[in-house]
Amino acid sequence: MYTDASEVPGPVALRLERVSKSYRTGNARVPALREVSLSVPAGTFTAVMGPSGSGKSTLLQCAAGLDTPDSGRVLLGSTDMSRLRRRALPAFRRDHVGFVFQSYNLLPQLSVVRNVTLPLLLGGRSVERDWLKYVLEAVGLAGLDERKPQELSGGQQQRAAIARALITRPEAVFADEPTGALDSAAARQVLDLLRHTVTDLGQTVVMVTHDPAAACSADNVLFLADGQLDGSMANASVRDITERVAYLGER
Ligand SMILES: Nc1ncnc2c1ncn2[C@@H]1O[C@H](COP(=O)(O)OP(=O)(O)OP(=O)(O)O)[C@@H](O)[C@H]1O
Repeated sequence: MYTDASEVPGPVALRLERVSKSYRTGNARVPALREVSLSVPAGTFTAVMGPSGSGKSTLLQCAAGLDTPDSGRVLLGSTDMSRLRRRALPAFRRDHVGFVFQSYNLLPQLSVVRNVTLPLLLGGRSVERDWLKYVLEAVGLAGLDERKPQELSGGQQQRAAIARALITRPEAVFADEPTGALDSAAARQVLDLLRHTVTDLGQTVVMVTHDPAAACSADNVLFLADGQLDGSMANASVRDITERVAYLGER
């Protein structure tokens, strides 16, 4: 794991610098992230693991600009998102960030192709036909593009959501438990697809998961415990990850 961007050999896609975030519940503040610093090299696949409540989703939301840290900086490519005005953030996110949710979040009234191209439409950008065709083929949905989401399996819906995340050629794709609602065969297809976007398209992917079998598709696994980073593993096996997760926060 790189905590300092100067250690990363190539371009850096994402940088968090001493990011802290807490939530107010009643009169108390619950710390969710505590001074987290990390750098994600461009064109790599990173998994984030940790016990329930360790801050994984908060980390992903802050990294993707869906939430704002209390302190610290988040840089996506060369843009310091913490310096963007609140009103500029949604447009920046739409054009530069891909997000994949556990529950797909496709619009039921729109066909696959309209769901996939929606971020371009909303951004006033034209659809590059060749790129759209390539993306739909890459996710295995060629020929199904006029179907509505409810006419697809869960795995197909998630692959449509991944196509939607890729269509803008974002700086990074963030995925929060993307295989959490899928059976193991569909989950494997989604993980292979994410791997393919990294290896063959040079995409940067950051994925939160509870599942060591999913995490081992990643190049690097980051471990969170109690809102802080607690080490990482590169090219780890399912067994290595499972053992590490069992002892999280105990070192
Ligand atoms: N909207 C919120 N209001 C209050 N507390 C919150 C809120 N969101 C998260 N928290 C708290 O912040 C901490 C981190 O939560 P977060 O959802 O990031 O953890 P997580 O590792 O993703 O958990 P899980 O694996 O269960 O999804 C937890 O203590 C959680 O209860």
